[in-house]
Amino acid sequence: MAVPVRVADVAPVPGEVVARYLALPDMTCAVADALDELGVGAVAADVLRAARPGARLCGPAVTLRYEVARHGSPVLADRDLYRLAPPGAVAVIDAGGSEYAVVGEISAGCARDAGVVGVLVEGAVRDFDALTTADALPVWSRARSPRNARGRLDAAELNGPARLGGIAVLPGDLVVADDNGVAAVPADHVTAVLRRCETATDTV
Ligand SMILES: O=C([O-])CC(=O)C(=O)O
Ligand SMILES: [Mg+2]
Repeated sequence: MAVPVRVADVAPVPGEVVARYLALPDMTCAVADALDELGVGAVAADVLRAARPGARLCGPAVTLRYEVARHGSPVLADRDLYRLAPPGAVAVIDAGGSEYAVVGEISAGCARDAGVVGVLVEGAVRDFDALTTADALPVWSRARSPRNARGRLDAAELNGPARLGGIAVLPGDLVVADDNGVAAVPADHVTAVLRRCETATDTV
């Protein structure tokens, strides 16, 4: 059965804007302060951890939400998600905190091949050795697990609302992540948040 797709298109964010976000010192802290000032967006503390500490990520979100399988033919849809992603997108996979790994070495490789710049998982990943190599695609997750999700989780929706580290992420939100945490900037506030970050006088 086809997985419902809520929003067909997530627009790419100009590379110059992404580069300016990534150049911010303590990026997610600066973004969190700007979101507070503007009263928009959402920030998650470090409940999601980077497989490779020191990794930094910025890009528009494409989303996939899983539910616990309730019928005989559940499907995984990480590859479908990557196919929906514009170049430079961040894949947000909401597995509801499940202990079953929804991303591993092969999935991360498919993401990279599709032009995805990083994967954030509300749940578990596996193949940790491969995910921690210096050239690996940046991946964040709540947990690690050797057990795969096949037959256990079922794709419920592509590019609908997702939960990530306790916050809501919408497709098209600009997602930033580093060792401090994760923040979601609404698409229509990407420029205003960046401007505030670059002109903030307080040290973060
Ligand atoms: O096979 C799976 O379900 C996940 C995995 O290990 C991979 O993507 O390499
Ligand atoms: Mg694997």
